Amino acid sequence: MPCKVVLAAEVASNYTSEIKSEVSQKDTRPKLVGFLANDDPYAEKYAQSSSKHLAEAGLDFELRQIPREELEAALKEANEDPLVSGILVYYPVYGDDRDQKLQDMVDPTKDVEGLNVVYNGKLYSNDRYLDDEKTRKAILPCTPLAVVKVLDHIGVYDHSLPYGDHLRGKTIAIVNRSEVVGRPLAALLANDGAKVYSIDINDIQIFARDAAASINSHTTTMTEFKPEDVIPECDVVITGVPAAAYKMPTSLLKPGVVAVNFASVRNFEPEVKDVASIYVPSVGKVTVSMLQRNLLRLFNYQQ
Ligand SMILES: NC(=O)C1=CN([C@@H]2O[C@H](COP(=O)(O)OP(=O)(O)OC[C@H]3O[C@@H](n4cnc5c(N)ncnc54)[C@H](O)[C@@H]3O)[C@@H](O)[C@H]2O)C=CC1
Ligand SMILES: Nc1nc(=O)c2c([nH]1)NC[C@@H]1CN(c3ccc(C(=O)N[C@@H](CCC(=O)O)C(=O)O)cc3)C=[N+]21
Repeated sequence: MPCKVVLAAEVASNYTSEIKSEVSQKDTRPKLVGFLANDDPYAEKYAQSSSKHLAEAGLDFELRQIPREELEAALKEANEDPLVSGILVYYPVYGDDRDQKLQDMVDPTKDVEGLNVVYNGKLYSNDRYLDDEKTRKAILPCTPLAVVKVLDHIGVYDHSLPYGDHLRGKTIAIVNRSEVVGRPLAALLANDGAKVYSIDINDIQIFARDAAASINSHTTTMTEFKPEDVIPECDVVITGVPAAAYKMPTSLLKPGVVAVNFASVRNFEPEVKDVASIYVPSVGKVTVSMLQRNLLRLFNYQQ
């Protein structure tokens, strides 16, 4: 069976007109401020891509490039500025637990990436709403959400199964466990019923819903597995390793696998197309769509 290459633009186009028409009905333009305090060229690319696509949708975007030592003060100011509807900090800034502190400094009402403790806590405990009446949805981080939308678009989610169980029976590997992408993504997919192997440079953990437990969210288990033990059984393999030298060995992949890469570099070898049924080489454009949706959602909550 030939491999189908699915481009992020195709998935993103599902959201473009919906976003544009919603924006066109607003009296004021929602404004996103992005804080770039690292020298990651890919973060800059993201900033440029966001700027272009937000403008096209009628949304305002301002990039503030500052030294990281000034970030805390700058975030306080933006939190209090009524003209700022949404705030985004490009990560990694320090690349250690100081980044978590920065995530929590963004006011939840302006946190377009849903990385502060309020939304993060809801994500991990599978609590999808902000209020008991379930009128306001919690904000999910843009890239994990983009990967979910990509998987849904290509048919990995089985909507004939009950809500919250759409990934039942699926085994998924995620090679990346960062706090902004890999770990929240593992939790989201496990909360939808998948068995997730969360692979990072140090170890492999299993994220899965525990059928016996009374809670409706997932549990996490440490293993001694190596990638070669688990990749061959995976229906979906998602990569996000920020190193050009890293390649997922094609020989480990199960024939017919769904391969999705969100890293700035290609983590799959070109031969992936000989084995995979579907290959998604990047998701960036869908991330930008989710950023726009989250900004609009926060703007609506603020009104
Ligand atoms: N397309 C998009 O929308 C987005 C893309 N990115 C890109 O994704 C990549 C990752 O970003 P972050 O998660 O923020 O980076 P990070 O540096 O915080 O995390 C990297 C992760 O990869 C793991 N890793 C590194 N080498 C590995 C190896 N040999 N085997 C297994 N795991 C390994 C690390 O343990 C860590 O969990 C970057 O290239 C970034 O630019 C990030 C966010 C959004
Ligand atoms: N807090 C935080 N959240 C992020 O989501 C985040 C981050 N920090 N740090 C940097 C990485 C990188 N990233 C990209 C997202 C989209 C494109 C993107 O739209 N790329 C397009 C266009 C590229 C182009 O045209 O040059 C594409 O892939 O086709 C790129 C890169 C998000 N990141």
